[in-house]
Amino acid sequence: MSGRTTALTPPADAVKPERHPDAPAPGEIIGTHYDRCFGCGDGAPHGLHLVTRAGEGVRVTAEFTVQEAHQGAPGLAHGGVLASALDETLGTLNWLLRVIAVTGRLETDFVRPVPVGTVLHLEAEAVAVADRKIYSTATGRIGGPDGPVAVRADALFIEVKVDHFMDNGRPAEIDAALADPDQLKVARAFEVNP
Ligand SMILES: CCCCC/C=C\C/C=C\C/C=C\C/C=C/CCCC(=O)SCCNC(=O)CCNC(=O)[C@H](O)C(C)(C)COP(=O)(O)OP(=O)(O)OC[C@H]1O[C@@H](n2cnc3c(N)ncnc32)[C@H](O)[C@@H]1OP(=O)(O)O
Repeated sequence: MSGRTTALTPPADAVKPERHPDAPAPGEIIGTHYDRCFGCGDGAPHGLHLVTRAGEGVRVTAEFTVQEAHQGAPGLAHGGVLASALDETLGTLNWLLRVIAVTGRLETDFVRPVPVGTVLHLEAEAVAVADRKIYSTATGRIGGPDGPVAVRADALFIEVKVDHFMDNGRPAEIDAALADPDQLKVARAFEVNP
């Protein structure tokens, strides 16, 4: 059973999200937006190292292999780690819209336990946009991309200006991110609705 809160039901005036013309082509890997991101960064030793690909429309797929550092119960993935994997996958959708947004609400159903060593096959789609609010949904399957659903989530992302990060982040990390020689990554981290 899944009892979604009304906050995750798009309002009547919501519209279908539109893929940005410059969004990565379907099948293309969407690289990390920040090296030290727990979800996708190469520089986060215990992170998820999620690899995400653009899909058709406003959809992405991602894979994440559960490591020993991700346990909650012995040999099983921690629920918060699985929620992080869903959050990261959902967050990447906003790059296809070319909108900077943060998670406002994330509702997660844990349907099956996920053992260490499992590859979680994630799929996410942005389903509606209303002003600054982006409604999206995701599933995580085990045993293959068509395997049984182990986790699923609905989310509400809120569009923000780049100032959100400038005003709230620690200066040391912001300066280091801005100095990244990979200018595409810097653009992804700090660009506002090009
Ligand atoms: C160092 C460099 C790195 C920087 C990276 C920068 C960018 C990244 C670029 C690309 C990203 C690519 C991939 C991303 C992958 C990552 C995924 C992870 C994403 C996260 O993990 S991100 C961290 C967790 N996240 C937060 O850290 C948010 C904390 N929070 C706030 O900062 C504020 O809370 C905020 C901004 C959310 C809203 O504040 P606000 O003042 O701007 O707006 P306001 O409150 O007016 O809300 C406007 C309308 O949204 C509704 N609304 C708001 N919140 C709601 C809620 N919770 N539930 C239901 N409805 C909600 C209101 O009801 C109103 O609705 P209405 O318009 O209908 O009245």
